[in-house]
This record gives sequence, C-alpha cells and structure tokens, in this order.
Amino acid sequence: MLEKFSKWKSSLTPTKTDGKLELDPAAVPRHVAIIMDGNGRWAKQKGLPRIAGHREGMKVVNKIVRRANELGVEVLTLYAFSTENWKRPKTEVDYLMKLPERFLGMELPKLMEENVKVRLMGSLDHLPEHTLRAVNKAVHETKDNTGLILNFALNYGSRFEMVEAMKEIALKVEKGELKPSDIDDKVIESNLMTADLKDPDLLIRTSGEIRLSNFMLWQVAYSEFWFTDVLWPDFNEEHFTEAISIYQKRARRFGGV
Ligand SMILES: CC(C)Oc1ccc(CN(CCC(N)=O)C(=O)c2cnn(Cc3ccccc3)c2-c2ccc3sccc3c2)cc1
Repeated sequence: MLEKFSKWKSSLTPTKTDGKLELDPAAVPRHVAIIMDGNGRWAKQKGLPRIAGHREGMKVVNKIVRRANELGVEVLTLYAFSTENWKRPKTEVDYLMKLPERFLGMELPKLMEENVKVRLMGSLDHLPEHTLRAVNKAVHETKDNTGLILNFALNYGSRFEMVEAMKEIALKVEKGELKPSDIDDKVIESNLMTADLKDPDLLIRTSGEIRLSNFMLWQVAYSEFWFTDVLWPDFNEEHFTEAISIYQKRARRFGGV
C-alpha cells in the first residue's frame, strides 16, 4: 500500500522544471490559492532557527506575488499554514506578529505601483494592535486598486466560516427575510468570507502534505489541486509556472471532454 501511495504522491510532485515552460496567456487561472507550508522544516533541515524559515518564506511571498501579477492572475489567496500560535515559542510568535508590518513597510509602495489590492479573509482579532494598524492601512490604501487581489487568509478556518454562514442564513429565515426553499449555493456563497471572489481555479500546497487542512473547503469543490514536495522557502517562479502549466493541460482536457 505504502509504495502505491508514494507512486501516486510522486505523480503529484513536479518534474524538474527545465525553465522552457510555455504558458497560454489566455488560460491563466483567474484565482490561485496557495497553502504556504514548510518554513519550519526548511529551517530545521538547514540547522537554522524557525524564524529563518519565515524570513525566507517572506522573500518567496514577494516573488510569487510579482509573478502572479505579471501573468495576469486576478486573485492570489495566500494561507500561511501554521499550527496554532500557542504551540509556538513566544519568540517565534512575536516575530510572526512583526512580519506583516515589515512586509507591508517594504512592499506597500511596490504593491501600490503594481495596482495590487490587499484583502483579508479570516479574523483579525488575534492580531496585536500594531499589526492590525499596518494591515488595515494596507487594505485602506489599496482599496481602489484594480489589479491583482492579494487575499491573505488570517486565522482562517473553513468550517468556522461555513458555520457562521449557516447561522446568518438561519437568522434571516427566523426574521422572515428568507424561506428555507430559497436557500441554494448562491445564498450560502453570499454569506462566506469569499462572497466577492470567484472560486479558486488552482490550489497549490507545498512541503509534501496532501491535505486541505480546513482551507476553503466549499470554494475548492471544483478546483485543480497541485501538491509539491518543495518546501515553501524553496518554492520559486519556475515551480509556480509549472503548476499553472499543468493546470492548463488539465483544464484543456476538462474543456475538451
Ligand atoms: C496583510 C498581510 C501582509 O498581513 C498579515 C499576513 C499574515 C498574518 C497572519 N500570520 C502571522 C500571524 C500568525 N497568524 O502567526 C500568518 O498567517 C503567518 C504565520 N506564519 N507566517 C510566516 C510565513 C511567511 C511566509 C510564508 C508562510 C508563512 C505568517 C505570515 C506573517 C506575515 C505575512 S505577510 C505575507 C505573508 C505572511 C505570513 C497577519 C497579517
């Protein structure tokens, strides 16, 4: 069983990228969602502190945001897959909570130049005041941009999101604003945190984990999944291009019956 699984798993990981990948600009996925996983393992493999993995991970966020924008991706959702913060040492949590300010401090001018709109999905209430200020400033400053939507999943859980949606819908029924027979996909979707976004066409997850980890479970119902053993800090534009190239080959098959 194990060797069968590993064969299946290896079929999911990318062949060596030879850099000669052709992308069809007309068939770029509109919404790409990435579960960025592997910072800690990368640091451990290199005998570095976990924080070094996050620092490298941030550089990759920059590269992939740029590449997605260049390729004409409309929405890029980034989910920093992380075990609950309380499991982390305080030094690491403090570092993580400073990362958004550092990232935005450096990147916001460039994001403005590139007409990128910063959007959040999830709950901000776990963020310290100083982080919240930086994040809200970025959302506010970029709110009128019309280019790539850079959607950060913060403290996000899909089942929580769906329970909240069902509560809101039940409340509307209770208030007589809605009949149970009115409830359909559209009504559910309009109560999710992604109400204003199209579903992801492509979901990428790094570091070899083949799990959804309670991420956008409703929204990825029809998405192409691309899993790679590459750890997030080692992920680069070529891997991103490879994922999109494979998506295009699959999407063509899907389209062509
Ligand atoms: C609008 C955006 C700029 O601001 C925010 C963004 C995220 C958060 C939430 N956040 C940090 C707090 C927490 N939950 O631990 C994480 O999700 C988290 C957990 N690991 N890593 C390191 C990591 C870095 C790179 C790749 C994966 C993980 C991150 C992290 C922290 C800051 C940034 S900035 C771009 C990505 C990113 C990722 C809060 C505000």
